[in-house]
Amino acid sequence: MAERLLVVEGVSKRFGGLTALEGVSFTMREGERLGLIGPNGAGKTTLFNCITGVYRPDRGRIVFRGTDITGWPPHRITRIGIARTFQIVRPLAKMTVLDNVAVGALLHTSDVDEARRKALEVLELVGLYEKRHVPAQSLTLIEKKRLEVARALATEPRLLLLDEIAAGLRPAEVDRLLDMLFEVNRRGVSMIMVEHVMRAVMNFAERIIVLQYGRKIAEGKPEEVARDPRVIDAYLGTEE
Ligand SMILES: Nc1ncnc2c1ncn2[C@@H]1O[C@H](COP(=O)(O)OP(=O)(O)OP(=O)(O)O)[C@@H](O)[C@H]1O
Repeated sequence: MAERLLVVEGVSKRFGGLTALEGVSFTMREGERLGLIGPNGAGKTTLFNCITGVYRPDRGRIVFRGTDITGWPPHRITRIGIARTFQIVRPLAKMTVLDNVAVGALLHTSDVDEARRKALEVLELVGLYEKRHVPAQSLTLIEKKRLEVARALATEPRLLLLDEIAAGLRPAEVDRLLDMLFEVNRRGVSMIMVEHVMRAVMNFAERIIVLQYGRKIAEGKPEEVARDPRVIDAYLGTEE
């Protein structure tokens, strides 16, 4: 059996009287592409924030490659191999594309030239090598999304969390972005994709987890989840 990359066990998180996550459990194997979906407010971002150390779960455990990382601070979690992209892309606007990525690579080295070399490798992989010398603010939206992935990859993650990476892109752009992500995955990076663009997550993920009101209501292959009555109800029963 493939090694377990991530184990999320009974994770709960409350904000005052609001239960954002309630006993969420799932496991992920090394190399897997997992989708995380659910209506607005279902708890997807909160789960990402628990995994990346932004929030400490009130209950439950998060184990990454055999190490219990529950409650670790974000920088330590990045260092052990978990990176994320953000829904709102906010590169350092005036800095070049190359230096935006090199900042991430400085996690593992204090040598700026080495960080730049690593950044160039990553830029090649995400298809932004030609743009390496332009300021980040001059990139188009899809290029900024590629940059966001590059910045995360520069920290050399084993697990990459993608937060609504397809939002705002045209269908053809989504396809190109997915091609790039498949290539990153082939090179050994596992991924969890939080996504409202169903076509993207259904095409990308091997397995999908569905949250509603902080609870896991379904889990399975994309085609199974898509015809699950609980999932259909969850989406029809909420105003999007
Ligand atoms: N820092 C916070 N303080 C108070 N409530 C919060 C906080 N973060 C999230 N919540 C609440 O927790 C619930 C889950 O929110 P979360 O952002 O995780 O959902 P989501 O599934 O990511 O939604 P969306 O698809 O709209 O991004 C929501 O009701 C939200 O208002």
